[in-house]
Amino acid sequence: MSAPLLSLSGVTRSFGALTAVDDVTLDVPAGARHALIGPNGAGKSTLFKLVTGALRVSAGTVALAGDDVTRLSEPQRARRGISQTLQHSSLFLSQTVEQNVLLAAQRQHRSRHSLVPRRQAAARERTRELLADVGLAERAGTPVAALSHGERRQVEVAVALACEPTLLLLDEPAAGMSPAESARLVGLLQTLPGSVTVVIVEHDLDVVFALATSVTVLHLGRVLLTGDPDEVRASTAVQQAYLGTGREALFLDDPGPSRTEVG
Ligand SMILES: Nc1ncnc2c1ncn2[C@@H]1O[C@H](COP(=O)(O)OP(=O)(O)OP(=O)(O)O)[C@@H](O)[C@H]1O
Repeated sequence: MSAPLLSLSGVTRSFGALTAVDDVTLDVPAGARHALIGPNGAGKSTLFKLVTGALRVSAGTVALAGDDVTRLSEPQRARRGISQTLQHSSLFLSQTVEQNVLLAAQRQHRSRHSLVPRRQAAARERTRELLADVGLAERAGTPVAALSHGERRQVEVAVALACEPTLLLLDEPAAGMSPAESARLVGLLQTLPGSVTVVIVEHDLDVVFALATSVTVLHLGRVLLTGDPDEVRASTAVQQAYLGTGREALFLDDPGPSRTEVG
């Protein structure tokens, strides 16, 4: 079997006396749609930052496509193919949708080649493709400030994809979205090419179970369970971790005959 695209081994991060991420070992195969879930404070965002390089590990290793990237900075990891959308928007509000995506596409082309007109044309063409892919071709000339919340998240996905990632990390992409916007986002993420491996942190478990091919549940910084969505939904341990969070009901629904009891 080929090496996993993302491989975490014993990854740990402490803040003073608090161990926010505790000895996490996890392999994400190339092409997976992998979700990281867990109650508030479980360590999901911290783990995300340890993957992107925004935070340094206290212990353990992070490998991308078999290469140890633990000591690399966030920009160095980005150049290796890690791209992310953030919990809080990083878009330029006064710029149009097209300008935001074009900037990222130009950066991508500039990193490999000088900005000759041919390369600029390629960046524009890529921008057009991306806007069509995320369903925003009609909104290209609209300032981001005039978009709905859901549309802004679509732009963020386009910006992240403009970096031609091998690993796309989505931090709560459905946060603040209406059910219709979430459904549209799921549809968009389902159409991403298999060459992009996706890791998503998301509280909306409907989105998670619609999208994910595998799920890791974090609880108190540790991996409670990694499995396919049915295993996770059926796990008593996961149900207990979510008790009192208001989200238990999602685990109590009967997902169907393939349900297996674990945990
Ligand atoms: N920079 C920091 N300094 C100190 N403690 C931190 C820091 N960042 C996170 N923590 C703590 O680490 C723990 C895990 O936080 P984290 O944000 O990773 O959880 P989470 O699962 O993403 O939660 P949420 O779902 O609420 O976003 C929490 O107890 C949090 O208070």
